Amino acid sequence: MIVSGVSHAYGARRALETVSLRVPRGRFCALLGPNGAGKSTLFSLLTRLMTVQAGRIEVAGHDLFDAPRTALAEIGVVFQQTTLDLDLSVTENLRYFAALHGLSGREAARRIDAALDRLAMGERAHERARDLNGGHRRRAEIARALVHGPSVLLLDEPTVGLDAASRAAITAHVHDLAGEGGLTVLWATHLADEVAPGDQVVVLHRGRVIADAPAREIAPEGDLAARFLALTSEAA
Ligand SMILES: Nc1ncnc2c1ncn2[C@@H]1O[C@H](COP(=O)(O)OP(=O)(O)OP(=O)(O)O)[C@@H](O)[C@H]1O
Repeated sequence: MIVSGVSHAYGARRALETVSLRVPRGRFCALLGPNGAGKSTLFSLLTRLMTVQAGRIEVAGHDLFDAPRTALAEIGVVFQQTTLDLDLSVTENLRYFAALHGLSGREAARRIDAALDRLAMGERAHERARDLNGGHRRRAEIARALVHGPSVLLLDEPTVGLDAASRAAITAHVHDLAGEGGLTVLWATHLADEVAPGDQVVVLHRGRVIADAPAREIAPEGDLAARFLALTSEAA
C-alpha cells in the first residue's frame, strides 16, 4: 500500500500535511500517533469515506482515485466504533456482510468459516453478538473484514476499551494475519506496547510523519513507549 504526499484540511484546520508511507505486502505497520495526530483522517481517506484533496493512494497496485472499486475490494476495515448487529449471531453478521459483497450460499459459508477460524472464533459462530465479551466482538469484526478476501487490512485503534488479556490476544492474532497470513496490515494506535520489534512503525504527529522505520530501529533499547513520547514532545 502506498500513500504519497497526502494532505487534508477541514476548512482552515490542516489535519494531514504531505503524508507519505509505503507498507510492503505481508507487513504489519503500526501507525502510531497521539490523539488528534490525524490517524482517523488517514483511515477515512484510505476507505474513501472522504475524497483525497491532495496526493495519491495506491492499494495492492490499484489507484484509489482511478480504480476505486478494484482498490476498495482489496481493503478490509475495522473502525474504532463497533458495527456488529448485536441481535444477530456472529455467523449472521458475517453472512449479511458477505451478501453486501455479492457472496451467498456455499461460497459465503466457506469464506465465513475460514475467516472465523483465522481468528479462533469458530466455536462462537452461533452465539449472539450481544452475548460476546468485548474481545470476542472485536475478533468477530476482524473476521468479518476478511470475508471478501482483501489483501490489506486496516484497523483504527481496534483495542480501545478492551482488557489487557483481550488486547494481547487480538494484537497477536493480527500479527499472525500479517506474517504467516500474508495480509498487509495498517494498525492505528497510540499504544506502543501493541507493536512488535520487527513491525514497521510510522509515527504520525500533528498531521506529519515524523518517523518511519522498524520498531527496533526507532527504539534500539526496546522502550518504544519512551521513544514515542520523546519524539512527539520534541516535535511539539
Ligand atoms: N470533521 C472534522 N472537522 C474538523 N476538524 C476535524 C474533523 N475531524 C478531525 N478533525 C481535526 O483533525 C485533526 C486530526 O484528527 P483525527 O481524528 O484524524 O486524529 P486521530 O489521530 O485519529 O485522533 P484520535 O485518536 O483522537 O481519533 C484533529 O486536530 C481534529 O480535531
